[in-house]
Amino acid sequence: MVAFDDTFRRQLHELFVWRRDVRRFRSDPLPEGAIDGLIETGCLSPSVGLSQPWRFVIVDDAARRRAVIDDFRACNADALSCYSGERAARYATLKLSGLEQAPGHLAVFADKASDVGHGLGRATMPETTEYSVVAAITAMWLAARADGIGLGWVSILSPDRIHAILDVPQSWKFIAYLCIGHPEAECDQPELEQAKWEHRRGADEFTLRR
Ligand SMILES: Cc1cc2c(cc1C)N(C[C@H](O)[C@H](O)[C@H](O)COP(=O)(O)O)c1[nH]c(=O)[nH]c(=O)c1N2
Repeated sequence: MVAFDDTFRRQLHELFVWRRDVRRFRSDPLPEGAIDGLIETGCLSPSVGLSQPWRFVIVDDAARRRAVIDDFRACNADALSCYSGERAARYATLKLSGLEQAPGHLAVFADKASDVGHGLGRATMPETTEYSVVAAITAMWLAARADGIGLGWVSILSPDRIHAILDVPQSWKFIAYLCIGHPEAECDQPELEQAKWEHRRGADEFTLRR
């Protein structure tokens, strides 16, 4: 039995506050085994029916990385064209990936065809497979920060293209592309808040009582 004391609880709260989506990375390499360690932590996460549907692809190949960066550029240009006026000008200033600088690239998929877990919990809500993978990514995001490592989630990508670039099984659904490295700076405020794109709202705005 492990007990957690007040000091740990305070530090855990600080971890939640100081976890950031990181897009600005130092160029120095990750410690040996850092990504494997994060994956092992992710595998401790809850999953529907204990199905562990997460699938990870560590992307080291330079040509594949370049293809992902090209896809990001194309998708980001398309995204920019959906805005106009002042909002477009602001979007154009945002840094929305650290793909070029991050020493670690990790793609994450959900295996929709796996029968691990024997379908428990998925009959009426098949999307719980994807939810389970997101739960793992959240744990990895926090674990990375605790290790002094930054993690940035990139979704400005086309899933079909990522599938082709990484040559993964058809049943794997693309969930996230993660940039991993040492952050240039630490901050307790989201970068989108610093850039005045959006601000974090309090829990009372999202809570109903019935
Ligand atoms: C599903 C999903 C997808 C994305 C993100 C997050 C999540 C959960 N975020 C990060 C997002 O912008 C960030 O979490 C919020 O701005 C809040 O900042 P902190 O994570 O608290 O630093 C993100 N950030 C970014 O720069 N490019 C991106 O493509 C994405 N995509």
